[in-house]
Amino acid sequence: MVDNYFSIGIDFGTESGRVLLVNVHSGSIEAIKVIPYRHGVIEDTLPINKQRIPKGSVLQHPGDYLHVLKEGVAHVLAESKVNPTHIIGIGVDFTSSTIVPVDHTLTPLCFYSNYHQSPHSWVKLWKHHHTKAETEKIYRVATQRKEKWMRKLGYNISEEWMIPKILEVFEQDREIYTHTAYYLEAVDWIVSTLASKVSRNNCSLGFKAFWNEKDGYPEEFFTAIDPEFGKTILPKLAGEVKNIGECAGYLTEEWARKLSLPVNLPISTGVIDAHSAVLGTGVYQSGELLMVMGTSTCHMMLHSEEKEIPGISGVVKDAIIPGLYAYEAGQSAVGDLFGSYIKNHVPESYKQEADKQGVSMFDYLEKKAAKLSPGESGLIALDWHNGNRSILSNTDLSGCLIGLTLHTKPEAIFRAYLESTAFGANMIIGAYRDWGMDVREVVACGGLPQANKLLMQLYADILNMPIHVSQSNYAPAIGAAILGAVAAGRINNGYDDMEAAIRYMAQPIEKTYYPIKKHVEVYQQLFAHYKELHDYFGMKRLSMMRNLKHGIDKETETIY
Ligand SMILES: Nc1ncnc2c1ncn2[C@@H]1O[C@H](COP(=O)(O)OP(=O)(O)O)[C@@H](O)[C@H]1O
Ligand SMILES: O=C(CO)[C@H](O)[C@H](O)COP(=O)(O)O
Repeated sequence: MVDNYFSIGIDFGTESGRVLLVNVHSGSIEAIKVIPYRHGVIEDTLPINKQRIPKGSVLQHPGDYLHVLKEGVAHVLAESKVNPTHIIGIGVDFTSSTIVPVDHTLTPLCFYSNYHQSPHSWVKLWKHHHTKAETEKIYRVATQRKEKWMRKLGYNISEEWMIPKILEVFEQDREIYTHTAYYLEAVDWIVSTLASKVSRNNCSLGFKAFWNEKDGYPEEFFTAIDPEFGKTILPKLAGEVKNIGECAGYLTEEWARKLSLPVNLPISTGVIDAHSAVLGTGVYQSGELLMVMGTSTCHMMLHSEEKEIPGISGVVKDAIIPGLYAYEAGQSAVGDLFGSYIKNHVPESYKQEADKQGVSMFDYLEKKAAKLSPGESGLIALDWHNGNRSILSNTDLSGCLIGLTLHTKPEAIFRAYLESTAFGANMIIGAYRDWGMDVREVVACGGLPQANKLLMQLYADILNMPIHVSQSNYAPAIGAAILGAVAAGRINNGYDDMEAAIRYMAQPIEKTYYPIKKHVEVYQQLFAHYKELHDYFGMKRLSMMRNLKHGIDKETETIY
């Protein structure tokens, strides 16, 4: 029977990995296993010897990913009792740019006792920010040389991307750099390991590694950065590049045994997590935008035309749906901003009351904030508590709250922060529209849309558009399972094209929030104020913001 075939989707997030077994005909999730990484996010000391790592370094243990693979697959097989021969493919998505330095056998350098004392032998997680100097150097040289590839990356270089992370190792630990045979996106490392051949995906390379289909890597630019870097980097970036939707390889005998899965099972090309969520929520047409809302928000957009929009994270052809351009923009603190407010600023009396009612502080504040009407508190905030990713692309910026009085209550501040992230999203959608892109539909997924109804109503009112919320919290893993079914192809009871796989397997819309007319009118006025503050602090008063964030240097600069 056609509905008795399954695909495995594996989503590697920031703190945990999720393995899903998905029915390829109905999209139903047969079994799920979420496994927190045993070593978590490493920010203080190395796991092997408690050696301190530099501030801003954010590392992970690659063994944790293998643990997710083995335990997760074993669990979903046992729970679902599915016959493994009815599993037709595997798909994998990952945070990005999360990079693994490996030797020629694809073994991470940190697995060797002669390398593991160096922080540079470990995985650098996407939010590793110890690359400021290298990023500035890359930006300076690239703008001086008017590098064409920058146009596709919003004229922007992020500390989170792959090349700044590799340059950091080149400049700070030449031994590790020299002994690294390949720098792989973590998703490519998993896929390459399972298939025992080096394979890379066009999505991560296009968005995070200065690569494009037409020109490949910018070899001359790498030499302009440093002649030795130019001479040595390309072999470390080698490997067959495959497009999203293609089969990257087949499960080796060794891994088939370890995972109790069939030998030669098709493995799809890897994909970035936010991009995979586009597939999992069923977004596949030009003009549709997906907000992946959690710790941060990624704003994914598909379009039939290529536009070089300044300040977004990038545009890459065929990086999600073949034939369409995939766009990404982002806000660095969304759930993180709400969480940090609750952690650091909510008074004890509120905590006691929430405990008494047996509700979380999020739910307690949401209920109180929902009783306020738009504009009532007189507050307005800038949502830059972790810098601004789009469209100002500036990590020196910090948050701002205006309109406080002696009577301001915590729920009013909470609501102002919720509103500020919706205003930030409106700036990004405005930038897409200014460049002639018709944003027709907005879909939301991730942990936040399910967790906070007020937030979603505010987005509908502030964007002045219906917001469709996806049913599942697991959109990236579903997207990965879709890719697994496409890698298998129809011949193996999967799909030959992405559109068909999405039609059968994507998660349905659970709920739509519609704009409330009288709220829209108030928020249009408040957004005009937000934009004024955005331009003032984000553009005119940059040196003041930098001073505030990094401390005032009395010798050279004053605030005013
Ligand atoms: N009810 C809520 N209202 C607002 N923010 C919330 C709520 N519940 C969780 N958060 C925030 O959402 C984030 C978690 O989102 P989630 O999508 O689950 O995680 P991730 O982005 O790591 O996948 C945290 O930063 C947390 O502070
Ligand atoms: O840069 C990104 C995608 O390009 C994401 O922000 C990164 O992968 C982490 O996402 P999450 O908020 O799910 O932890």
